[in-house]
Amino acid sequence: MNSQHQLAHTFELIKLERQADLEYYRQKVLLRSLQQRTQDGTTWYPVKLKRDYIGTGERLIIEIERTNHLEKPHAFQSGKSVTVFSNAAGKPQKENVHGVVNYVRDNTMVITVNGDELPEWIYDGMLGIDVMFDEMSYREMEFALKEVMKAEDNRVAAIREILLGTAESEVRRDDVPALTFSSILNESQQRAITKIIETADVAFVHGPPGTGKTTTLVQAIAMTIKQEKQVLVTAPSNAAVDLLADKLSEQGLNVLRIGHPARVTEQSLSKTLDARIAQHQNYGELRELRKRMEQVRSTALKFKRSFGYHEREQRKQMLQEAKLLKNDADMLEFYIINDLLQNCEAICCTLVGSSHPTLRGKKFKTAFIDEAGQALEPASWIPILRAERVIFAGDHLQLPPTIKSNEAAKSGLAETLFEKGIRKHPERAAMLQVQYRMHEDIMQFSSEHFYKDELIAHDSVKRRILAANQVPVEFIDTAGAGYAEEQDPETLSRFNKEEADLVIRKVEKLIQEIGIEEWHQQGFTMGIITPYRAQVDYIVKLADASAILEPIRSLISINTVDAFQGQERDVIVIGFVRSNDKGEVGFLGDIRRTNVAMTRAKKKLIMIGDSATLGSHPFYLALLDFVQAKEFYRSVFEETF
Ligand SMILES: Nc1ncnc2c1ncn2[C@@H]1O[C@H](COP(=O)(O)OP(=O)(O)OP(=O)(O)O)[C@@H](O)[C@H]1O
Repeated sequence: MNSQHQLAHTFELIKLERQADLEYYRQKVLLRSLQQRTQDGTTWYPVKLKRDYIGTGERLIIEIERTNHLEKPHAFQSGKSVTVFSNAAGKPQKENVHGVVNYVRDNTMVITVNGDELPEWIYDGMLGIDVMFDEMSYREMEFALKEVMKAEDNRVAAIREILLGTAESEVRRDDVPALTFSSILNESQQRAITKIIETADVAFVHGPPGTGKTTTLVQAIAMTIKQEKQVLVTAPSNAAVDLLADKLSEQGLNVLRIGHPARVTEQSLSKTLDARIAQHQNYGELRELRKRMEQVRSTALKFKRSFGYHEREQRKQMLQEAKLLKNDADMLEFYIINDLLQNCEAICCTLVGSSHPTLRGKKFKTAFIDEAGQALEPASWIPILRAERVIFAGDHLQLPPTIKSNEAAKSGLAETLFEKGIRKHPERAAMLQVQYRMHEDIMQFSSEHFYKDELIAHDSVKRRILAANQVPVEFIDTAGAGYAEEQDPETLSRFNKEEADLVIRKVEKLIQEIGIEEWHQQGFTMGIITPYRAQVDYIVKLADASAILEPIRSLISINTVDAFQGQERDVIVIGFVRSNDKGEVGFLGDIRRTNVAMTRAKKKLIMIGDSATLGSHPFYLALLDFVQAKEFYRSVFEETF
């Protein structure tokens, strides 16, 4: 398939994904009655308006309160798009107020409203709030794909042909200066930066777990800014963008965070466009203009119910004056934004955020895409449209992007542009090799299986163990013990009660071996990871009921692997759950998830599973061979509690 066919195919897949996402939304929200939605937590009803005020960047904020104190979980969280409606009789639906959730605490929700006016009905009560479908991301992704397809004789077309077509990557730019590196960078990190600086079009930084991908990227961005003055820095999630924005600021760089203030962390808020406008030297003037405009307009609106000729004329004039004042304010704001855009060094936003109207027409020499192994291809094209060169960083051997449509995932949407590019141009990729997290025995299997055995454990971690009486890796085999997986009939999620019991007993034993005092003092952290939601819930119940775990319960997190991506713990315990006589491993077959789970551990990794079931899959068979060869293997019958 040539590049055009591939893009047309991807276009169809993203349409499928949008449909699946919308269908999910329809089932969960649109097709349900108000009562059902309230029960399910996709609607808060009834709510009342507590107050409305102007927040950061002159945005209108409303604070609402839920009046029936439901303690059930709900779908509202910071960053979600929502709509406020009135259920009062005769209220036209079209007038709903849209906004984005800033935060939710107990029964209170704070929302930044789109637009600068509230309708009168909002003060009349009978209000409710619905979660909304995120149409904007799909629109931007589809738009970007079309632009990439249309591109001819320009940088976008060149990059398209390199990433999807048959074009070669130009090896080296001719204007590269001699590089001097920060002394903290190791050799493979320096090689990656050299590749980034040298490339004329694309480069890939492959960062396996704990290898300092962020550290490397931040240095590379700082060095690129020295040459190019300004760069675009993106990632698929707000959390990843905030992390990078913070690290770049720590390097003393002038960072501008483009994004809805409701969606960025408290720490990044001061770098947002809204906040930076408020810090600008001309902001006082802008504020004054807006205040006057507001005064004139609200006086004009007071005439609303008078119908005399004079009042009508006066009102018209005042509204005209308000309009002129608004024009002045908009012009001044435009000037301030341009000033900020021109003078900052790193513009940081999500992939979809790089389509923000303030960046319209703006071009960059280089765009960086971090966490590119989790970025949907159509979203990755959005920042590429603005750049001459693109640098991807990520690890395609950890978690892939989340996709709702199975069909789209299977037909290719699960493959990222990063993965496609790195396969086509391995010579443009640099893998970071030294990891600063895991004991070498914890690292070894992952390294052999996923990273061509090229990972090296840094001296500071390679022999680090929890305590003298502890080995770094254990595999406890439950085969033959009669454990059986079960399935929740409603959610279809799986669980295995006997295995959950064993996980808790093993954890209790470990804590007793170390000693609770010692554990506390060292503040050892632990993660219990299991692939199924139902098993997570069951283990949480057992852990909460354990008297032994009680004093250090706050140091133990229990969750599915997705919640641990990018994180690390001193101890990781994995319960594989699957135990059946058909040898079915289900979605444990996505071995990248297991790679992520295993590589979160710093000093100790305990795996618990049924070799009779797991062994039917080649990856787990290799894992069993490995633990046996290294004498990390033990049958559950040998365990004493
Ligand atoms: N050259 C280096 N020398 C010493 N320590 C380093 C070096 N590079 C990175 N580190 C350390 O390794 C740890 C991981 O670094 P960083 O957060 O940059 O990794 P990462 O690859 O982004 O992590 P992740 O696994 O979450 O992708 C940090 O504690 C960092 O200080």
